[in-house]
Amino acid sequence: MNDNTLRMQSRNTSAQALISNIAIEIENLTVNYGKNPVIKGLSLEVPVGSIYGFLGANGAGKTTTIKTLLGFRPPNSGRARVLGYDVVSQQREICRRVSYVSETNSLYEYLTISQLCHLCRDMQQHWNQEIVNRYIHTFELPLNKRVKYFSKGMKSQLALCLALGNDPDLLILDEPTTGLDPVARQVFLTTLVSDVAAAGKTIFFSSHILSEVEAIADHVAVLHHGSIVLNDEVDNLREMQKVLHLTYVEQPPAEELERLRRWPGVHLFEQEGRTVRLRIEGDVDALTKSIQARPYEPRNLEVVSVQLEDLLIEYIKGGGK
Ligand SMILES: Nc1ncnc2c1ncn2[C@@H]1O[C@H](COP(=O)(O)OP(=O)(O)OP(=O)(O)O)[C@@H](O)[C@H]1O
Repeated sequence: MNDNTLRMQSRNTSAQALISNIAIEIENLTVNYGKNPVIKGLSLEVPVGSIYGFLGANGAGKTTTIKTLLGFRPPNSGRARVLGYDVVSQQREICRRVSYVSETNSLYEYLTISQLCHLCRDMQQHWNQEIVNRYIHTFELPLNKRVKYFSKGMKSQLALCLALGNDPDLLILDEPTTGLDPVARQVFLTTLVSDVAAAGKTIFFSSHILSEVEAIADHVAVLHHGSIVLNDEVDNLREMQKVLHLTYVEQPPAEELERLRRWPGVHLFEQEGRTVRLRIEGDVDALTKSIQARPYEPRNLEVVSVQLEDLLIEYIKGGGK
């Protein structure tokens, strides 16, 4: 098979990804380190054009998943496709169309930015120096200083500039803003939203900084011990999860409390004396009507939206149970 045939095939495969509207497709993926399963039956679909936040506690398996998506770590079972390319058999194609920025960016430290750009231009088929120049200017990075003299934050900024120079269809970022000061972080995030996402590209990023996830992500998935425990559009999460605050005249009997605890969709039940707090997903109206029709009708019933950050913390620390 010659290079032209391969290019034709790869364009077709990538086009398939765009037609199916799925940038990343993971199906029942399992990845072990030795005998230790780290990713356990993970399934996930990342729509083309989304900004997808990938969350989880330390050691949950985020980096391992990302390494598998980039073809660096083979799955033990299941399969994954990135832009329509299989991560095992089509890693070369994935590397052409996907840019990756990690917390520990391995840049050629003894080179300057100008020298690095020369090197990238020679290596990358889709290199766009104009884009890189624009971002280097935005981040005010010095062109002629060796990278080894850059601060950690400057290296992250440079890694993003170089990643964007490849004009990728998909940007995969593994804790990209670690080490950035608040101003630099804001510039970084604004760049992602206003330039990269606005151009219809997909961004898949892991992060521990929930405020930044809330600020830019339109989808979010939470990984807990190698399995997905939450996966939804951010707007749905904001809409679907509510908290009911109930205040009774006197403490309801145990069977009434048990009934509330067991109501379908109740994720969290807290009771202290005459007050009950329920976090519920789904049909809040049905529950409130049912509560109001009970002989132990509360004196006060209040429905409030869950703070997204609180919800995410709950899933990150305990799988949402
Ligand atoms: N090379 C390796 N050999 C053996 N075990 C590993 C290796 N790399 C990671 N692990 C283990 O796999 C699990 C998942 O690690 P991973 O780095 O994917 O987690 P993570 O979610 O990215 O964590 P963090 O948020 O701390 O970066 C951890 O238990 C880790 O100890």
